[in-house]
Amino acid sequence: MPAPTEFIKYVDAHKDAFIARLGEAVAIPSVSGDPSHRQDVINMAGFIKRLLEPLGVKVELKDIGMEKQTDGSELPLPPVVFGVLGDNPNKKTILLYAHYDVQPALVTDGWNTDPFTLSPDNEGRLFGRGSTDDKGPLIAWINIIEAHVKLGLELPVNLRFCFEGMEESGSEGLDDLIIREKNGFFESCDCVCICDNYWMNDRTPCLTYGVRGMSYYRLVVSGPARDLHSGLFGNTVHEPMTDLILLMSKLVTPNGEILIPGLDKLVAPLTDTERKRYETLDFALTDIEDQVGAKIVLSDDKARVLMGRMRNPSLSLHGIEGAFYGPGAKTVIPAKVQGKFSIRLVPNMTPENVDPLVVKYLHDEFAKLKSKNTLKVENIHGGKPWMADPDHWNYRAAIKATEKVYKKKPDLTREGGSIPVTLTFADVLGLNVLLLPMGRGDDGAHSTNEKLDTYNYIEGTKLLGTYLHEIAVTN
Ligand SMILES: C[C@H](N)C(=O)N[C@@H](Cc1c[nH]cn1)C(=O)O
Ligand SMILES: [Zn+2]
Ligand SMILES: [Zn+2]
Repeated sequence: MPAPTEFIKYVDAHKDAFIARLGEAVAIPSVSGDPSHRQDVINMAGFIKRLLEPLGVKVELKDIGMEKQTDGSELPLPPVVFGVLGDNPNKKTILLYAHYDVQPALVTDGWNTDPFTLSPDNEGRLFGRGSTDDKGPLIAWINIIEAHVKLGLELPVNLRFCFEGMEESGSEGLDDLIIREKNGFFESCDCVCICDNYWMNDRTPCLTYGVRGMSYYRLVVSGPARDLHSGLFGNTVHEPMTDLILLMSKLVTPNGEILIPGLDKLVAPLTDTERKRYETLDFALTDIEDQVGAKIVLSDDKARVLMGRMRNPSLSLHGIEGAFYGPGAKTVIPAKVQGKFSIRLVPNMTPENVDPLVVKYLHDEFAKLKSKNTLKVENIHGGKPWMADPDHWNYRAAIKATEKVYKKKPDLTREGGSIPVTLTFADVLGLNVLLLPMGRGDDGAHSTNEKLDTYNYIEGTKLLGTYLHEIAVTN
């Protein structure tokens, strides 16, 4: 069943209003990883509720408890927005997931515009934190409902919305809620659609049937009771930063090879058929170069590069808390430093089988330093990898919708990023999960100058709406 022409026309006619609505969403700095923005994250949930209720969606803000901070204090977790639209037993029920929190962003990181003011340029790019990850897609679902309500068009499916506010910080509290509501809110759901990842390039739409998991670590080295003067105490005491830098340098080579023994043995073996799949995807090394803005790809072998993103683990060093990083030349020996790194997990890795290997390796390496400082290794948050069977009516409907809107067959991809809840939806609810992305590979999610192209926002809105119509008639 094609999406009614009136719907497509409505989306085109309301482009400016839809952009303005995305602008209102971007203006709420809902940074889940920054305690000082927690109220903004909570306000974002209220904003969504106020948009959904006038459209006839029954909304409940589900309290999921408190988050413990490193200093022992507690912060309220942002509520999960549950929404119900339609209860017709003759229609399929589609569960739509998106997240309303965003990564941190400061102008001083290198943004050309204020990250929390949606700023269009003359090429139709909409710059702003969360524009592509994941406020654009979330607002698109609301635009779709609005179009149907205003046009008096009946939706061909029942909908359940599950919008969370902690995805960028490990989705704390969400798994427990899903387990509790398995036979309640989620009972009638037939499949899941998540719009929270990206095409591989700027040309070819894709459907995604896998995400990597993640284990995020904090490596704490401490020694002196306070910060020290390097002139007085350099070459006199064991320096935490020196120990930490050495340990962090032992995790991964500049070629991306992970140095922790045993991790490679956990990775599911590669078959010839699988390797061939990477060779046929519409992807060129220049796509990566364009996305990162430099010619720094690890290999000339296209399949090797794609597998590095989609089916092999990666280890990235993110930062050092407690280190001197400001302008000037402060001659300090920091007393306590925390190195942050994460490992993207692939089948058959899990935080449970990876953690002991990481912890043992780091303690063994630390022992070799014969330092009198102390080391603590902590897993801050984690999630398992996930893969779905794309031979399912959920994917067939999305393929048909993509061909109708973009006049192109979508690529079938695996996502390098992580969306922890995918596996929970699949395992706990026993549902097929589809990732149907809106944005492009060069959107700069998590980066400075994150953007969503107006074209992707508008055509993506048509795609998601068309998918709802196709799914109603696809077996
Ligand atoms: C792919 C998704 N849009 C995303 O960005 N996920 C994050 C999830 C995360 C986990 N810890 C911190 N963030 C990601 O892949 O980094
Ligand atoms: Zn996201
Ligand atoms: Zn993200």
